Amino acid sequence: MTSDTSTATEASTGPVIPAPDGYRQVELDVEADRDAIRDVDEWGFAFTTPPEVLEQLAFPLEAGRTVGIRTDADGELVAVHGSYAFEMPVPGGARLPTAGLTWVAVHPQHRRRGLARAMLTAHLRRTRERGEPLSALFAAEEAIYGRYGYGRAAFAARATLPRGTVLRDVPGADALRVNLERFDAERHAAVALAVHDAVDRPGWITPTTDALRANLLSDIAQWRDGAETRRIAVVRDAAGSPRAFATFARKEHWDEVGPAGTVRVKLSAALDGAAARALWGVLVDLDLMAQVETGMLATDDPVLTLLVNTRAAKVRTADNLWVRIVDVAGALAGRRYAAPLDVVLEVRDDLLGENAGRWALRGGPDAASAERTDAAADLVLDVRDLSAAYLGGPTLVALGAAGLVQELTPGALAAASAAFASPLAPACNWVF
Ligand SMILES: CC(=O)SCCNC(=O)CCNC(=O)[C@H](O)C(C)(C)COP(=O)(O)OP(=O)(O)OC[C@H]1O[C@@H](n2cnc3c(N)ncnc32)[C@H](O)[C@@H]1OP(=O)(O)O
Repeated sequence: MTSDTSTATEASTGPVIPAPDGYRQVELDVEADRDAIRDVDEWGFAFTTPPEVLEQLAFPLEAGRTVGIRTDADGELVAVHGSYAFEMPVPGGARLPTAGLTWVAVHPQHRRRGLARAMLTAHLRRTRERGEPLSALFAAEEAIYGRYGYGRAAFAARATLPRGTVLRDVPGADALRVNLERFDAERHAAVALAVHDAVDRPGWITPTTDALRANLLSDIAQWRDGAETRRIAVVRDAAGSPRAFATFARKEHWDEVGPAGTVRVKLSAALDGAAARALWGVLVDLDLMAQVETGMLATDDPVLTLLVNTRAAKVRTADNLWVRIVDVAGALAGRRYAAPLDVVLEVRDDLLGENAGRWALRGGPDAASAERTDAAADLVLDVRDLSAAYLGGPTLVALGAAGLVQELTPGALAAASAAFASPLAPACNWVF
């Protein structure tokens, strides 16, 4: 079957990577193959982008990090994936090179023939060869990525805050100024992204490229769903330094008894509790609005902690970042540990054999090392579960209680679990 737009031209160059019989996997040319890549993406995700919307979007996939699968028969592109070159904050504050897996799509005509598996195998291999110890993604469906060693490493909350939601007082909040302005990328993008980037939280990826930044802050008229144009609230201290922001749009609505609008927050970040209190205090008190949809928040975001009445806030949680340790030694030595740690992990990894086997992990708050060892294992686990625990979200004790970590040395599980903990819950508040 040929896709609607007949984009079967073979622009891509690059090496051939293993693929199932009848197909070949190749590096794509993000310029010449662009229309074909978009076409497969639209087939995979069941949407059509009108040309006038397309004009407003930057193409974010990166040269040298975009791969697809073509049929041998006619060279039609039928599967794609990309990988963003991110730096992901990990416990202890370092930022480690992380391949952000994205745009994974297989044309429905070619699904369930192993194309995604071929692409994931290539992606993990190429990530390792580039020296990136981690990969991360947002999963379209949760059942897809565990088989490739990705673990559910973070959860995020979304809340619907009724108008007038009462937040606890925070010293210093009243002294901060909150400006409400029309969002203007020229004026506000740098401010917003500087605040976003200054947040110190595991998993808190900030978009690296101009294209990703532009798309994240874009305000596409056709996607507003009846809401106003984008606004921004910026919280500044007495010296004028930005401490928090939220991009948002109000959607007016009147029910039979009066105003019932909704404030939709798209992206927000705050550098301290006073700034968060000042920001959300304004957002929950906008005239004619009945509620605020918060967008994605870390599960321990200050606004949730400041709620006097959590029941009224209708908090929902869902999986957030999925993380895959691609290089056990690099990833484990690259983060810090909340408590002294000296443990031998036996790791199972079917896709990246270099990770499999026993690793002596020693570390603490200031240093860490991970080296191969012949010593007996204290804990046995799959790379998927080590990856789930990596950012300090799901605990090793919880994974052990579920039967996913085997404890061979009594006490080792609790000790490792305490050391892997993060003071702040991991989260990323935008989808890539
Ligand atoms: C990071 C991101 O980009 S998330 C976006 C993922 N993309 C989408 O959801 C778009 C729509 N879906 C698709 O394009 C495809 O169905 C994909 C990419 C999810 C899977 O592609 P396929 O080529 O069909 O997968 P493939 O044949 O390699 O299957 C690999 C395994 O995953 C399983 N699998 C594939 N898709 C799913 C799914 N949606 N739910 C559960 N299991 C799945 C297969 O059953 C198979 O299992 P097995 O290894 O036990 O045999």
